Amino acid sequence: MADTLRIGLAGLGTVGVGVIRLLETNRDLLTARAGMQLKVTAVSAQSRTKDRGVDLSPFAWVDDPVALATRDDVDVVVELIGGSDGPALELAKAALANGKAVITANKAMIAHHGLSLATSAEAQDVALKFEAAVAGGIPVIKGLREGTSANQLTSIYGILNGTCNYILSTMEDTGADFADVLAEAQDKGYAEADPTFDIEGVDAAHKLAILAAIGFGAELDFDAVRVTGITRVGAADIAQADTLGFVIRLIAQADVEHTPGGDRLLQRVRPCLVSKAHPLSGVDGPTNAVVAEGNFSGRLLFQGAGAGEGPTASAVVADVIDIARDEVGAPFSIPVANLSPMLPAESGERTERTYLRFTVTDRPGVLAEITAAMRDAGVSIESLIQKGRADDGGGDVLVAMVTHEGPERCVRGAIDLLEGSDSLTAPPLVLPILPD
Ligand SMILES: NC(=O)C1=CN([C@@H]2O[C@H](COP(=O)(O)OP(=O)(O)OC[C@H]3O[C@@H](n4cnc5c(N)ncnc54)[C@H](O)[C@@H]3O)[C@@H](O)[C@H]2O)C=CC1
Ligand SMILES: N[C@@H](CC=O)C(=O)O
Ligand code: NA
Repeated sequence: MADTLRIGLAGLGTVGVGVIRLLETNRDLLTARAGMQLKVTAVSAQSRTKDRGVDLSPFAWVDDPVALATRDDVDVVVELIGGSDGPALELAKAALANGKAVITANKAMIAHHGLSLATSAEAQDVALKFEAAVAGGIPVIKGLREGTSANQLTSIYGILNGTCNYILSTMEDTGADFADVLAEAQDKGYAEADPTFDIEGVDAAHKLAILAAIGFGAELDFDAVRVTGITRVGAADIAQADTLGFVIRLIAQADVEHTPGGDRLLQRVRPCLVSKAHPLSGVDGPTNAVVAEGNFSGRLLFQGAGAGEGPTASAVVADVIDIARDEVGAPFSIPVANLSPMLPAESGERTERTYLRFTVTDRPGVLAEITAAMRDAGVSIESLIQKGRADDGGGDVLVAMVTHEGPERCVRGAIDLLEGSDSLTAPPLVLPILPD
């Protein structure tokens, strides 16, 4: 057996630099645990001269990251560039085709191309590992692949985007503006290169699709994830939710419906009201948390840092150790050929409680119009708050309500009935309430 595992590292940003620091800081314990030295031999990034606070002189520099795939001094390629396509994908494909193991933190690439990359890895009998791609430092992929492998999972849900969680919980704690808190999250290295992926829920959707494939043995289907981001959640909603005993969190949820026509997969990402009594309500800052419900294990909660240099590097290097130990395994837990194709599930008949916020013109009859739409659509109102003038002083008022549990299609029906009403000065905000 070789005494060194040689790493070609592509991308020297937040995560890449974290990997170099971790390999240096924990060198002796890593050698003991991996059974060999873990050594970066070659690196690639956009700027060769940028000061990153780490010494790059021991490593060969490669301008084109794809060249790492064919170097004789590289056994494992670690891809930390990002982006679903482009150089990251080219590198991963070329490395697998050359029989080199690939480790990546790139959920966008895995969500879009995970099945074809895994097929190639399986054909070459090399590892494709992506623990850092989902929930950063939390070993949730390992947890689902190995820890819950004896169970039929009934549901997987949780908080999968550190940037959104940082924004929502900081707005809640400090009353700060959305844009200011997003800028802080970017400064701290949590956000994606394009932060709209975070705040529009796309990043959480990438991660959910990966977890659903592993947890349910389903063919990965990112396009079927229904996604709503957090950009329409305002300070007033956070305050209303607080008054009602809730916090607001971006929740990613997946489950499988067993129907006579075959299994169907429901995957969605939505801001939800979470009761202050629910374990996910206390998940603050860039922390992520994933709940998996197994038919024998019961409810499992995985929680920890979902983004940032150290935690993400920790997951990347754990994958490197697995490869050094020759723990290859199928990337999605079972071979790609055995994953089940599942059609997307419909949700209209599913029941939930819902928070609705209307921004309306301050004039008589408006409340009656809204409650009539609720009645006509069969939605039962549990509580209703009308709160003074809107923050912008524009003469609008906010009407917030919580419904009793009822079919989702009824709430959608009520919103449809109000479509085009000149009493509403903005589209209503509809947030489900996460069951306890
Ligand atoms: N930052 C975080 O907390 C987390 C990031 N990730 C994922 O890790 C990956 C890397 O993220 P970050 O380190 O935050 O990104 P970053 O933007 O800080 O770093 C990206 C690196 O890739 C390099 N790069 C870009 N284009 C290149 C090209 N054509 N050739 C060579 N190098 C190129 C850049 O020069 C930079 O060094 C992404 O896939 C991201 O989604 C995953 C979990 C957490
Ligand atoms: N942008 C992501 C980084 C980790 O995946 C996040 O905010 O969670
Ligand atoms: Na992880």
